[in-house]
This record gives sequence, structure tokens and C-alpha cells, in this order.
Amino acid sequence: MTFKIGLLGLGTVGTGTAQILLDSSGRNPLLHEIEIHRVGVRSLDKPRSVALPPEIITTDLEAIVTDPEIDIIVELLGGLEPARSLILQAIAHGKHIVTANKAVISRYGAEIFTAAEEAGVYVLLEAAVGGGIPVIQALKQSLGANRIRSITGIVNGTTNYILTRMQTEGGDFEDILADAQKLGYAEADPTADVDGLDAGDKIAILASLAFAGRIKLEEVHCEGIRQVSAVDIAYAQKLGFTIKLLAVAKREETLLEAESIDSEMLQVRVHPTLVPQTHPLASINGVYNAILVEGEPLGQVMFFGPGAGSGATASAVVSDIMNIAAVLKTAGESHRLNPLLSCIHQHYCAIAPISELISRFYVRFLTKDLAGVIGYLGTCFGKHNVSLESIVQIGLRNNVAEIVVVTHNVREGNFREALAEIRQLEAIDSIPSILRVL
Ligand SMILES: NC(=O)C1=CN([C@@H]2O[C@H](COP(=O)(O)OP(=O)(O)OC[C@H]3O[C@@H](n4cnc5c(N)ncnc54)[C@H](OP(=O)(O)O)[C@@H]3O)[C@@H](O)[C@H]2O)C=CC1
Ligand SMILES: N[C@@H](CC=O)C(=O)O
Ligand code: NA
Repeated sequence: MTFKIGLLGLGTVGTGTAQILLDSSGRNPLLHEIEIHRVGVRSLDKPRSVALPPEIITTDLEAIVTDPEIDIIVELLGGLEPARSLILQAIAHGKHIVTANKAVISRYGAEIFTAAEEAGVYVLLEAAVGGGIPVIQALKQSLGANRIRSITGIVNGTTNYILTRMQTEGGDFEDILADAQKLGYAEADPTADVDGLDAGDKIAILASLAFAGRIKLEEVHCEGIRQVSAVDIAYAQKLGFTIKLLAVAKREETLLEAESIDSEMLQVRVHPTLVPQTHPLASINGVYNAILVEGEPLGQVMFFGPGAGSGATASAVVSDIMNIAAVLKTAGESHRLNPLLSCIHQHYCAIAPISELISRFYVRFLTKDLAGVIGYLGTCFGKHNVSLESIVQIGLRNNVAEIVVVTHNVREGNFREALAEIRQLEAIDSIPSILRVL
């Protein structure tokens, strides 16, 4: 039996995927039954680092998704369009889909999975979150017996690479980002990485799987790493923390205590966070990702591995292709979908607003060097029920004092109200950074 693949995209991930499919020796024997039938690209003239017969490469992507000989469409184009339309067209033509496109799935998952369910085809997306780390399959299958409480992850390789290099060598943000682009980690438009949107797409997908419901992406609170400066990295280090871009999806604790899990609210958010240096996520460096899942009765389990890059991501893409091929081989004439591979959620999860989050905060103020500033800050925070763990004047430069405050666990809404009042104080020059503390 041979399964024919239509590969859309021959960039970083497409090339890695083709390289594995063309070199099956020493890998699972099922790979011998998978053949690249056609490949779609934008430019026929581009030099390629994989040897494919030129006659199978085309710029006519519609011809691929409607080709009756093709069984599985592997979408590795990136971006929203034409990726979304091609996926839907392929589904309408009875093709199974493998995609690495978290942007499309997190926005159009409802439309795509509904169409796939109706057509009786699979849409698999292991590469879309955590690159090569097998976390999607784990949430669908191996962890399926658990009631998931929380997912806390470093799910963007580009920003973790940037933060790690800023911490270890203090390099310039733009230069390090350019290196991440050269290494093939960043999205075509790297603002999706830097502004936390890529991680937002990914945590929305993980939350949907973990909590068995759809997630409205616009309800996911996303902050990126632009505000993280070398100064904050150094202060955080002195305080015993490492700064990481964390993606979090969690059941609201009060509801868990009440065990009313049917009417629960979720927190789903992405933001730079001060992580205690002793926490397992603090030591995840470079392009590596890690996803810490907490479930009942399992407890904690952490997935770790390369979150981006050609070969690592292609490893996940090819495993999805193999999963579909294996199911097709054994399903015979039955068109019933395996429920452990398909996605059939219908309802939307309720997401709590960020103002309800209970967290510790780190905030750095630049103030005029006036007597009593620390007292004003303490009074203002106290008025809004924000209790402080520490308040320290770090230094004085050009008559501007630098003060770092770390709060206890407080309600974010109260903290923001206190900050709004503090901003009005004559003594405040600016508030360059506000970060949450794990
Ligand atoms: N890079 C990574 O580490 C990871 C990427 N992903 C995801 O994988 C997907 C692919 O990423 P990546 O390989 O990095 O992207 P690239 O930009 O390297 O490759 C994109 C490929 O798609 C082709 N393409 C794009 N748009 C069109 C179009 N309109 N018509 C025809 N061909 C088109 C390009 O053609 P041409 O070559 O002719 O320009 C290119 O071959 C994205 O969804 C990304 O988010 C997921 C995990 C990790
Ligand atoms: N741009 C993404 C690629 C993988 O999803 C990242 O940096 O993690
Ligand atoms: Na993955």
C-alpha cells in the first residue's frame, strides 16, 4: 500500500520533512509506504537543499489539494491565507491534513475541524506546538485519563533563544533576533514571536485539548518580550529569578476547590515572567521548549525538547503522516474516525479576564530623587490592597532613582488600579517594566 503526499511548502519545515521521507533507512518501515507525490512552492527558481524531481514541484497549489491521487495534504506554508482555504479545499476533496500552522488552527480550528468531521478525515498538528516535542499526541492519548489542572510552558523557541542569549552574553536584541531568523526558528513575520502571539496561538491549542473545549483567541491575554531589558534580567538574577516567556492555561483555583468543574473558568495567558531559578522551567535555554502539565491523578509531567528548527519540527510532521497512514492501513473500508486522533469539541471554554488573575508582580520605577518616594509608593499600593514583599532603591543615575518593588500574591485588577494612581504622582518619572512572578 502506498500513501501519496501533497506537500505544500518547501521552506525550513517542508525541506526537513522531505529529507526524512526521502531517507527512510533505519526509521519505521511504514515510511517505505509513504511517497511525496507533488510539492507546492511560491518560486520555482529558488535553490533547494533537497533533491526532488523537478516535475513534481509546482506553483499551482490548488491542483495539489484537488489531485485525486493524493491521500494526505501536508500544509507547511505558514500564514493565514492561502493556507486556510487550501486546507478547507483539501478536506472537501476527502484529503487528510497534517499541518504545523498554529496561526490557522488557533483562529479557524472550529471551521476546519467541523469540516473534517463531516468529511471523515483527520487533521493532525503535532508540529504546531513545541516543534518536535510530542505534546499534542500526549494530551490526546497518553494523558487522556487525567483531569488536567494546568499547563505552564515555554512554547516559543525564538523568544527563549533571545532571552537566553540576552542573559548569558548581554547581546543586542535585534542582532540576536536576526540570528534566530537565520537559524529558521522565527516566523516569516517575527513580530508574532516577539509579541507573544505565536505562544498565544500555541497555548490556545493546548488549552483546547487539555480542557476539551474551543478557545476564543481574542480572550487569550498576550504580552511579548519587547519590554524585557538587560537591566531587568540582571535585577531578576540578583533576586534569584530567570525571565522566561511563559504560556499558561489553568483551571481557576477557587472553582477547583469547590469541585464545580462543569462551570469553571480558565486562565489562558502569555507573558514574560520571573521564574524562580530552582523551578524546572528556569533551566530551559536556547531554542528548547518545555511544557509542564499538571493533572489528576498523575501529578506533574514535563515535556522537553527542541521547539523549532527544520529537523525537529519535521520529526513531528512525519509522525503525524505515519499516524494517518497507520490508521488508514488498518481501518479498511470504515470511514469512522478514531476518537483519540480527531477533535470534536463543540462548546467554548469560559476564560477569566486578566484583571481576576492572582499573581505576584515585579515592577521597576524610575523616580525623581525626592524624600518620601518609597513611602508614597507603599501607601498607594496599600490603599488598593496590594501588599508588598520588598521595595528596594537600586541606584541613582542623573538624579533619577531606580526602585524595584516585588508584591505578594495580589489581584491583578487591584495592582493595575494602584499603578494608575502611582503614575499620577509628581515624583514618578516612568515605569519601564511590569512583570509577573511565578
Ligand atoms: N520554522 C520552524 O521552526 C517551525 C515552523 N512551524 C510552522 O511551520 C510552517 C512553515 O514554516 P517554515 O518552514 O519555517 O516557513 P518558510 O517560510 O521557511 O517556508 C514556507 C514555504 O511555503 C511556501 N509558500 C509560502 N506561501 C506560499 C504561497 N502563497 N504559495 C506557494 N508557496 C508558498 C514557500 O515557498 P518558496 O520556498 O518558494 O518561498 C516556502 O517553501 C509555519 O506554519 C510555521 O509556523 C512550526 C514549528 C516550527
Ligand atoms: N517561530 C516559532 C517556530 C515554532 O513554532 C518558535 O520560535 O517557536
Ligand atoms: Na509538538
